[in-house]
Amino acid sequence: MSKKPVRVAVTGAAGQIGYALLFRIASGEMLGKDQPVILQLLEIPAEKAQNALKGVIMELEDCAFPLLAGIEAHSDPMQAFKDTDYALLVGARPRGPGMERADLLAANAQIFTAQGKALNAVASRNVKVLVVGNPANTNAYIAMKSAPDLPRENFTAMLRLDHNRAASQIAHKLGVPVGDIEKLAVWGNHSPTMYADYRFAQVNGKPVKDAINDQDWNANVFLPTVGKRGAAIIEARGLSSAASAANAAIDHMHDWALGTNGKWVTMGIPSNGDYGIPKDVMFGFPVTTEGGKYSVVQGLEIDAFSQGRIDKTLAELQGEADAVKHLL
Ligand SMILES: NC(=O)c1ccc[n+]([C@@H]2O[C@H](COP(=O)([O-])OP(=O)(O)OC[C@H]3O[C@@H](n4cnc5c(N)ncnc54)[C@H](O)[C@@H]3O)[C@@H](O)[C@H]2O)c1
Ligand SMILES: O=C(O)C[C@H](O)C(=O)O
Repeated sequence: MSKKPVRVAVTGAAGQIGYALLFRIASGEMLGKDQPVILQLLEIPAEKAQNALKGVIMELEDCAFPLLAGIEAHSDPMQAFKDTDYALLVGARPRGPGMERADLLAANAQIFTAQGKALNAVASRNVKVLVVGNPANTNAYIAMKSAPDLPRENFTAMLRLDHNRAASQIAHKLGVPVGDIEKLAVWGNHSPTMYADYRFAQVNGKPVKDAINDQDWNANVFLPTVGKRGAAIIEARGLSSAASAANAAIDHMHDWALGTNGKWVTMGIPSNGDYGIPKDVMFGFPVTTEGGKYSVVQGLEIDAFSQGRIDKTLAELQGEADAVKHLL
């Protein structure tokens, strides 16, 4: 018997990430090739955005995806999030050249108070929320704090793009396929302070650290390359990453919903106090997932270099949380 459709809300649906994301959700790449979906798409009420959304919907229809059980277009989050099982909060202003993601806080924060409240009021009580819109960790924190009736662990931020970028850089350095890299972690904020950590990583069962054996490359090439990759893409494209961001969102939701089989992935999640990160800070942690739940990988040793990096990214997140205190 075929499965009951699940409801997937996507905000910013007519934007560039939306365009790279929706077709893959509708084809089953996110929730499985046997899982029908109803798309609940949200855009701002402006005529131009709503017209663009109509065009995207026409294209979705023209793909004749067998798993696409319905499409709705909305301009009000209270309708877009009604009974939704999954919510991908993408809609927000992207940064341009010369900006940091934190510069978007003032422009984007209020979107996430309003959307957190709407999720709180009308979404499924089991909704899984992924915040992509930048600054992603703090926006996810705002949405979580604005939704006191939903479990806090249902709110997550996207660090998966950083995780995938780090894996790719290591694979390149070692001249191996990226799929051979395992047990990578990215700690902290989706910003240049993030700490991509390959101390525990393995390549075909052997330690990556030994294979690279170059702390200078780690500190002066790898970490800046991964941390500033978003800016490098903006510089090259004139626009921020879209297809790779959509891909990371698919990976994040896929793994959260369907499990990682013991594989480590990175998710931005509200801290439970693990590794000394204060409760509720929306922090990138290495996790495994099973049965729709994630668990932080425990017992990793944090050396002095790593502690310094973790402290720095934590301080940045605490500063961002301070800057939005008045909204919560
Ligand atoms: N976390 C990550 O790894 C990551 C990666 C890439 C991009 N991003 C961020 O994702 C966001 C979207 O990027 P994009 O390139 O798709 O931008 P875009 O400008 O192409 O699209 C954003 C869309 O969101 C819509 N929108 C704005 N406010 C909205 C609201 N309140 N409700 C619903 N829709 C709304 C806009 O009308 C627009 O169509 C940006 O903030 C960007 O910085 C995050
Ligand atoms: O860098 C940006 O502003 C977009 C996104 O967060 C990215 O990392 O590519």
